[in-house]
Amino acid sequence: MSLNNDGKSESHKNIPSEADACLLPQNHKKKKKQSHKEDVASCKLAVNTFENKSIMNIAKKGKKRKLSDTDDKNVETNKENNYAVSHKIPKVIKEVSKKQKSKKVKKKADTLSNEETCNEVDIKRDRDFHIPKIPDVESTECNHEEFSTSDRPCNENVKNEDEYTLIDEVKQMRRLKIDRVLPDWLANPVFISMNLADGMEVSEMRGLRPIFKKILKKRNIERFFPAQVAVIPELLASGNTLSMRYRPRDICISAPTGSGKTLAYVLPILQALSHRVVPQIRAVILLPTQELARQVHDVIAIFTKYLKLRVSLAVGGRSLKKERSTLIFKDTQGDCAADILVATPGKLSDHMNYTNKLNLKYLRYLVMDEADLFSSSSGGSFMVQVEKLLKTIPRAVPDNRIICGGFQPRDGVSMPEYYLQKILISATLMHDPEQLKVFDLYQPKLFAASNLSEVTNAVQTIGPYIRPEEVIEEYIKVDPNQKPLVLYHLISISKLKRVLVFTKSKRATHNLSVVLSALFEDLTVAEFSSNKANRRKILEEFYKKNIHVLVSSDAMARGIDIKGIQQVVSYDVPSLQTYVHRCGRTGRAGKVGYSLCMVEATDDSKRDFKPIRRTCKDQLNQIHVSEQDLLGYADKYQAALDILKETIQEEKIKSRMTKGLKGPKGNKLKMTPSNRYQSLAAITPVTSVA
Ligand SMILES: Nc1ncnc2c1ncn2[C@@H]1O[C@H](COP(=O)(O)OP(=O)(O)OP(=O)(O)O)[C@@H](O)[C@H]1O
Repeated sequence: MSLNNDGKSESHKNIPSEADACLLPQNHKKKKKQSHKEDVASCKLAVNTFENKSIMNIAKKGKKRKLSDTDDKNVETNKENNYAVSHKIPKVIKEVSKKQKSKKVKKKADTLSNEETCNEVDIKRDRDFHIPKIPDVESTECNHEEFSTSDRPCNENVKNEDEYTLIDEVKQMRRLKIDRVLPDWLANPVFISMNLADGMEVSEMRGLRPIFKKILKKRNIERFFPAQVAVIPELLASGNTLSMRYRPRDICISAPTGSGKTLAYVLPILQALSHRVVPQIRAVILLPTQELARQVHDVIAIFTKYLKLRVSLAVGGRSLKKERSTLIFKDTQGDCAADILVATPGKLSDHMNYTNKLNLKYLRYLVMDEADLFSSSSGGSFMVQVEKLLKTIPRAVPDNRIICGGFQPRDGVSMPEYYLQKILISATLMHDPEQLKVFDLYQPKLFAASNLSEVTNAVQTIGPYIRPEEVIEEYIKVDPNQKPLVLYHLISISKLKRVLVFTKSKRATHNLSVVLSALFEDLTVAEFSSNKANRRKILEEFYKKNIHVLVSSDAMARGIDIKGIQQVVSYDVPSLQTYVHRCGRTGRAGKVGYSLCMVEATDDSKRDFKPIRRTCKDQLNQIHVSEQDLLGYADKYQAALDILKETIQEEKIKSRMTKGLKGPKGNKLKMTPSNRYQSLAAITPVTSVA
């Protein structure tokens, strides 16, 4: 479309004004007789020539007067504005076309006077038409609510349809690909090497107190891993007393499983807090599960033994009262007894609500390990809660007595009021700014692991989740009916004695552990039970190598650090994110490990496996087990399945007994000696845990 000098469309020159159309019944009648093609064309024009309210009002009032010069100008301007809008509204064009064809409207147009038609159609349009919202409309001057189809152009001279072919243009616009644009901090992370050998001698780490180096040496840690080499100096610098006058930047760490992320944040936090005089909770470390929180608590406790710091644990399964006693001194007026609180989100929430004297005024570090879980639906709402709460807590002005020693703020040196630093960590840290919004990060800095030789594009690098190179990944396609047997066969022939098997549910975990217990004669099989009290015991036995095959739901998929797990089995295909964490339970800290994913020959399983295959294709190999390999186990397998059947029946009886002694048909059972015996038998655990 060509534009004249005034920037106005030339093709509009011949279009009569809306008011003209309304005032000239002859024109309107002629137009009704036009062919369908012309009708559609004029409908397009109608959208282009939508008028403003002032014009409609003229029509409504029926004042048969010629438009003044000013009105002409208004019409022209509106034509332009509406033209710009019509580029973006194919739906409106279609609806208008439909309506124009509608007999109802035509009838009304016939019977009513021209003046009435304008009013009637206008009202009807207002009622019937839903004008879609258009986010990217360029013309802001145009009010969509003013759209009406009553302003159909009546000029027969307008025949050049090509100039108004708008729908195709809109379609083309939709097909345009939108390039992902990340905020600068996400697009340009500090890259960390994937190769754990690229680290640095512990003794060479500048700024780290000798006491930490000594403890590390005692624990046989001679070299720092690359993630630690990158993150420790950054956190040491922001924890430095001289940095206190600036609010520190928030830190995000995205590095593979088993790459030493825990020590990367624990060491600098402990060092920054180690000069304190008065205890106050200055670091809260959040973890998604009890076991993980205990594990991090134990790591911190190794160091606090040698420092004057105190660390408390707040997780499910412990009474609030007991935990309170570790947070607040009893015999004082609510003086804080801890410097660091390691907690699960639920328990922290409980303490925030019910432990009156819990004081987070001095909170300096908020660490969220496995941070991607905190941004998901439930975790996300928890973060919103935490953010709200943190904002309501009156912040204490940094006090060198409490925070650290050595630095005396001089007169005139302004201190930041809000000096909380957030640290987000995960092997599968999200890189979606929308998801990260919930954390309300302040000038964040991202540390992301990648294969440095292949870094070409930051978006590509931090997009797919990175897995340790030491994990050898395999998958196998299996018949669902033979899955336990295939697993038994593979573990038997490999002679592995430290295997962690993941299933998708508690029920599947239980059933599989029953079958594998029946199949293995020389290995001990156990399940990471849904009974939380039992879990600790089972984990300890697995640590001590008294359990050889541990079957678990995804409760153990994240963060759990058990040395020497030889193989991880994904008995059910998980999501890509969970797969990365499951694999990460083996091949930790540079050790070699195996991961096996069992893919059922069903559509669901194959579909779930697609993203894993796509992302891990260069590391993933297929293995096969032939039918003949399994023939020898037929009787054994049948016996194991029978045991499972019996076990399930026994458990049903047991649950009925405990629920109200009901028989198989729902009738109440009398507590006869045989019933009592059955219920007792059902209570006896089926799996043997050494
Ligand atoms: N510099 C080091 N040298 C040797 N071993 C180390 C070093 N740093 C950490 N480790 C050990 O590596 C193991 C894994 O560390 P850590 O649990 O911190 O990994 P992670 O990156 O947090 O893994 P995940 O993502 O699974 O939670 C631990 O047993 C830890 O003691």
